Amino acid sequence: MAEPVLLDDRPDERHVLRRAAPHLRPHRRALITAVVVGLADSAALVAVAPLVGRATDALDHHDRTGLLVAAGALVALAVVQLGLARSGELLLAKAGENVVRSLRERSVANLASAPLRFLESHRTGELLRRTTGEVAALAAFVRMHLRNLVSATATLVFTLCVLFFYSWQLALVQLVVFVPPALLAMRWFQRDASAAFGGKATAEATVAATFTETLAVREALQTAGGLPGWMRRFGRENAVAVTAARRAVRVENRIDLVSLIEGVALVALLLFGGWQASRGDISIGTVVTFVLASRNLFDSFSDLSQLVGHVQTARTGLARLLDLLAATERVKPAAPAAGSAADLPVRGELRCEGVEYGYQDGTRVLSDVSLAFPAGDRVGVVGETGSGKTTLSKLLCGLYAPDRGTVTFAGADLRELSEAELRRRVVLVPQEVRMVTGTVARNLELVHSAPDRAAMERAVRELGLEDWLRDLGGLDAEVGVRGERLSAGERQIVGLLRAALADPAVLVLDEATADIDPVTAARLEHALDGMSEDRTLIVIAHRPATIARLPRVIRLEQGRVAGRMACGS
Ligand SMILES: Nc1ncnc2c1ncn2[C@@H]1O[C@H](COP(=O)(O)OP(=O)(O)OP(=O)(O)O)[C@@H](O)[C@H]1O
Repeated sequence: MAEPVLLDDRPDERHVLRRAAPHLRPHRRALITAVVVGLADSAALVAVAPLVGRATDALDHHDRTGLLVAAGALVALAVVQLGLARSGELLLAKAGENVVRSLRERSVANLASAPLRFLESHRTGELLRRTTGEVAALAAFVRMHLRNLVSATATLVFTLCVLFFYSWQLALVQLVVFVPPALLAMRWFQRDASAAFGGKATAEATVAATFTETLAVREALQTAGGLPGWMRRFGRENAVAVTAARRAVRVENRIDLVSLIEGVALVALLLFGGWQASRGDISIGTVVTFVLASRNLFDSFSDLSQLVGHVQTARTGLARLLDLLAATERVKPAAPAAGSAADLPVRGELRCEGVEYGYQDGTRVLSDVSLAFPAGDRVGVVGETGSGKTTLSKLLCGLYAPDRGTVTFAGADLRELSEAELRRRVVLVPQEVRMVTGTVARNLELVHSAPDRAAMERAVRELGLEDWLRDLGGLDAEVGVRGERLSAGERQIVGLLRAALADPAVLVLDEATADIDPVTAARLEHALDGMSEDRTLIVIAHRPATIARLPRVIRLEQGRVAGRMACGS
């Protein structure tokens, strides 16, 4: 069995920005402009403290001109800073939103084209959480915190430059009293942040996955009485999620210690600065500059410490999203060689040779299956439940790639055909036809040929389904949430219509096992006759009536071809 590529529960968070670089590159100009404007905004903010210091010294020395110049500069700075702050915020939000939008599009596109084996190896809720939850968390970070992150970092660096420029002794006192204890508090936070936030994200993903499955199997749970047991399981997972969330909050609270350290540092600054000023080593204005600049220092440090939690959440989300992108890139079918389908005939023989296949739990489902379906063949595949019929149908359509052996159409390996070429050759109508919420027409649009209404009406006529569609309410009839207003047989009729619109050389129909009323069954059979005039028809047959109508039948037993027989007309 080929090893399936799996998502990592706790993907590596190191160098996450470097790994995200290819996704940032297309937006680099906008990002750089936004960051430069953000830096100018911070520089303007930091310049306020020295200007107030200047004004204080001018006042102290009764220098009216100096006072007026400093006051004028302060007013000008306030106006410039207002403009910079607003445009910086807008530019950064716009650039960040564009990055998030392209990540969202990429992950959805990758998932949509991911092989079935990859999708089946993961719980739907987990994939949903990565493509919606993590992207939403990133978008929220960009909208609310990215600008603060840039401005707090820049303000911190610029303020340190100002402090050292004015008095390295005072700056040192400030740094020694404030920075080491504050860093220790931060370190304490960071030590457990990754595990706490990662644990929270994983627990939430599990709850989301189980919740999604609850909706999918609600009917079975209610009818079979499994609801209490299922709810107990959900309760356990929910409790784990709550514990993980509490732990994340406790870890986040550790950074509140920084406020206490700030107070101590300000007292130290006033005492030491006042002593130096009284000795005439520095001016009063310098002490004022320091007090104001220290506020900038503390504020930006506190902003950064508040942001650490959000940065960590965004980092975890980004790592999980990059893991999804990397995994889906790895399983992406290789692009077919140029011209590989150019010589491929429209009709041809579908053949599988020595095919083996197994799911990820290690069981071999198909062994050494070799079958040939010449163009125009009409054949049924029968076998007991679990004998591998559905698996074979997915292999014949290229939805699964065999672990060993080949499946070819007119001599071309299905793996080497593009999705569009493949769907023009082989189409599967599965046992359970998936539908989207909306109208019949909306559901028929889901084929590669992008059919218009005239094409849909033509297909309905060709399959003799006019009465059925009229009774339903026409192409604009609503089918309910994911098609729940239609019976399993009617959903298969929609599947057949889709297949007719795709116009494939080979149609593989996995007959619905759910009870189909005789009228719908007759409609399906009639429609099938309408479809299969000049194309190959392979039916995974469950109904005796269907088997009787087919000229030959292949029997599968425990994943092997156990017999071929001619029957029917
Ligand atoms: N997605 C999957 N993951 C793991 N095992 C699977 C998966 N799908 C099918 N199987 C297993 O593969 C085996 C063959 O299943 P398959 O659905 O192909 O049989 P089948 O002959 O079509 O059965 P039925 O007539 O009930 O539809 C079964 O043992 C089944 O449990």
